[in-house]
Amino acid sequence: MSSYQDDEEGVGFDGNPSSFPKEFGYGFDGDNDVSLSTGEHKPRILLMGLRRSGKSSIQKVVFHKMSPNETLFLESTNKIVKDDINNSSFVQFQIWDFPGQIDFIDSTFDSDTIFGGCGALVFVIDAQDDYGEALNKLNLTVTKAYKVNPNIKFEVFIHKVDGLGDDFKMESQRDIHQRATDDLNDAGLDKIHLSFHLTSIYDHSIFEAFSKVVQKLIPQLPILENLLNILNTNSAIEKSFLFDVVSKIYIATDSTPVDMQSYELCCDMIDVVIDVSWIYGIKEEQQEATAFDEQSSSLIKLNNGTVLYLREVNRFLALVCILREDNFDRKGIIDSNFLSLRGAIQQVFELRNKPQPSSMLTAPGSPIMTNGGGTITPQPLPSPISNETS
Ligand SMILES: Nc1nc2c(ncn2[C@@H]2O[C@H](COP(=O)(O)OP(=O)(O)OP(=O)(O)O)[C@@H](O)[C@H]2O)c(=O)[nH]1
Repeated sequence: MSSYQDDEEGVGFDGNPSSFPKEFGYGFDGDNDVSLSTGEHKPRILLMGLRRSGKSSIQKVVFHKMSPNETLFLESTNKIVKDDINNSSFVQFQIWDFPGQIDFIDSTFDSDTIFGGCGALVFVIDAQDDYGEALNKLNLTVTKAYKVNPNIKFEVFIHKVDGLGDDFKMESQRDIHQRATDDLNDAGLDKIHLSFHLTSIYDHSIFEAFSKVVQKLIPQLPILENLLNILNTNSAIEKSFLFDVVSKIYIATDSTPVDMQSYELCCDMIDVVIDVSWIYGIKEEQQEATAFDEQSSSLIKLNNGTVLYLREVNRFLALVCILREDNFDRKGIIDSNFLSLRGAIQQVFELRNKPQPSSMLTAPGSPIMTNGGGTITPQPLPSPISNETS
C-alpha cells in the first residue's frame, strides 16, 4: 500500500562549499501566496519506474547535490516522496518519487489526483538490466496517465548508461524506442509521444536530460531562446545558456545545437564561481550573505582561444556564454547587450505580486517561475547594440 510522505527533509548544508543550504537566499520574498507556500498546487514532475531503476538517485543528485557514489547507500523508497523544489530553484515545481513496486490496481492509488496536476512523467528504465518488465510497466503507466491527463509530457530516461559501451548504448536506445512505441501503436494510442534520453548520474547527461524536461514545461521558452539568439548575433557569442544556478539545469539556450562538452564546461564554471565566492567572498559578519548575488560575474580564458563568461541575471539565474577570445575585445558591447537581455528577462517574468487578469495566470501543468517572486507576461524586447565591425 502506498502512502504520502510530505516534504522530504532536504540534504542540509554540510560545510562543503559546493553544496547549498536550503536557505541559501533562494527563497521568496513575502511568500504569502498559499498555493505556492503549501506546494499543493504546484506543477508536478513524477518520477516512476521499476524498483532500483535509479529514481531516488536522480532526484538526490540533481536537486540535492548528493554525490553519485553516495547513492549506493540509498534505501529503497516505500512511500511516495514529495519534494518541493520551490525554495531552492528558479523553476518552482514538485518532484514525486514513486516506490518501484507501486500498483495501479491498488484502490489506494488515486490516479486522478496523481496524474491530474502532473506536468511531466519521467519513466526511468535501468539499461543495465533486462528491460522487458520495465517496458510493460511503462506501457501500463503511460496508458493510465494519458487517460487521466492527455497533456502530460512523457519522458523516458534510459538510465545507468555509464556501464554500457557506445554501440550497446545506441542499440538499447533504438530497441527500447521501437518496442515502447510499437506497444502504444498496438493499443491504438499512437497519439502519445514519448521522448527518450540516455542518462547517468555519473556524468552531466542527467542534468542535460532534466533541463530538457523542465524546458518543455516553460511556456516562455521560445521568447527566452529568441533573446539569447539576439544576444549571440549582436555580441559574437557562440553559445549561451541561461542556468538555474542551484540545480545547474539550463532553462534556455540559443537555437544552435547543444554539445555535451560545452554544457559540462559551463556547469563546471558555475561550481568554480560558487565555491570561490563561498570561500573568499563572504565575510564572517555577513551571516545572511549568499555566494551568488548581483556582483557575481566571472571570466575564464581557456588555452584554446575560447572564453567563458558568466553574469548574474537574478538571484536564481546566471547567463554563461562561450565565445572566441578575439571577439571578447569588445567586452563593453557584450556587457551592454547583456544589460538589455537582463532587462528583457526581468520583463518576461513580471512580478508575481502585481495584480493580473486571470488569463495571464500560468497554465496548469506549467511551472510557476519567479524573478524573486513573479509570474510571466511577455513584453516587447529592447533593441541590442550590434557588435559587427564596420
Ligand atoms: N551505474 C549506475 N548506477 C546508478 C545510477 N543511478 C542510480 N544507480 C544505482 O542504482 C541503485 C538504485 O538506486 P535508487 O535511486 O535507490 O533506485 P530507486 O528507483 O529509487 O529504487 P526504489 O526506491 O526501490 O524504487 C543505487 O545503488 C544507485 O547507486 C547510474 O546512473 N549509474
